[in-house]
Amino acid sequence: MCARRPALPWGVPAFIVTSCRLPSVAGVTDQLAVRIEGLTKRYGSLTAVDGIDIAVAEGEVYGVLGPNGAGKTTVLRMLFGLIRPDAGVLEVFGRSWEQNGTDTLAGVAGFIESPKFYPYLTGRKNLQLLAGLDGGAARERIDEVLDVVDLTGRDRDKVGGYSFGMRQRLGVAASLLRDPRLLVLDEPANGLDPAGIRDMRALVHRLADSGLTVLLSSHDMAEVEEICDNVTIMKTGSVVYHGTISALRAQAPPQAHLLRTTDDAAAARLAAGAEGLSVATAEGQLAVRGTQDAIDAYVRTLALAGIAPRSLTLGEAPLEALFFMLTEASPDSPPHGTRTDQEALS
Ligand SMILES: Nc1ncnc2c1ncn2[C@@H]1O[C@H](COP(=O)(O)OP(=O)(O)OP(=O)(O)O)[C@@H](O)[C@H]1O
Repeated sequence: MCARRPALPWGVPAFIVTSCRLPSVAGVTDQLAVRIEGLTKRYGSLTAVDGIDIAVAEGEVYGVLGPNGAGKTTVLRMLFGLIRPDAGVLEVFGRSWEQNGTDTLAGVAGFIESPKFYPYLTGRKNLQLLAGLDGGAARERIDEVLDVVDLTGRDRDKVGGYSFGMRQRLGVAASLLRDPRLLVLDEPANGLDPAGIRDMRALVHRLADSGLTVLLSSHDMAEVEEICDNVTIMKTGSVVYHGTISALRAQAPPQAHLLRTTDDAAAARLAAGAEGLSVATAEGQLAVRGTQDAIDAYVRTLALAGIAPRSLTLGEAPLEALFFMLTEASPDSPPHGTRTDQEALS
């Protein structure tokens, strides 16, 4: 029987959750890896998670995206059984905490926030300790998981000398010891430098290619765009978008060029009526959107009118701009929990 390991003082086992392969049962593979419906968690008067739905299919990489405080970690904590929902359905491979207790997490591994290891032991020794706690075949998988996370050459170095990114990857290795079907990662690239981010994204790609289902949280649209198939975007506990990345991309506004001139007010007036062009004032500069031909023509018009461009730079990537539109607080926003995908995107 699979059981969640008791929390130990040094941290890791509180985060890494047991996994043992369920015997294959006809129909199991048709099930969702994760089914969440109407999931709600309140802390006093604060609704941290407000009746959200998420469906993660087996084999996909699913992102839960949102700014700080959106409720992402709270969702993952409920999945791991670290906190109880106030309402809603939460099933993992068709099992629930109410019906199945700790067996709910059979086949699931991952960590919340950052994994912790004995810094004065090598990466390999830390994995050996964890494998020893697990028993079974975990010990035989150490070389394989070190290879998957690209730590083979550093496995005999002390973890205290590892970069933050290497410790994150060792956390993934520790999760993989249990040969999971679902890997759950809470902001795995958070705090990593650009090389660490690149390595972590490449690792998630490799894991997905091997058929593992991955559910990860992130506050980085670019990360989710690069590695996820589907995404749920959360804002203050509610879902403001869920669907495929490609559908989201189709809704994104065209990328803006940010323009400063010697006379922005006159430049904005000159744009009025120009075909294929929209110009809006944004944070002390002009956000110019349109086809390349329209923008070229506009810049020529400015010059003929005696207005000199002082700078012309590319604005946020389209999906990033859409993410901010969906998740940034606005005084006119309806109370959270009342905004639908369509309303949010229209
Ligand atoms: N134990 C708790 N007691 C009270 N409020 C909490 C508790 N845990 C979380 N919250 C609140 O619930 C909301 C959602 O928090 P959560 O940590 O899930 O957000 P998040 O999207 O993971 O953000 P971050 O990226 O900053 O971790 C926040 O307003 C947070 O302050």
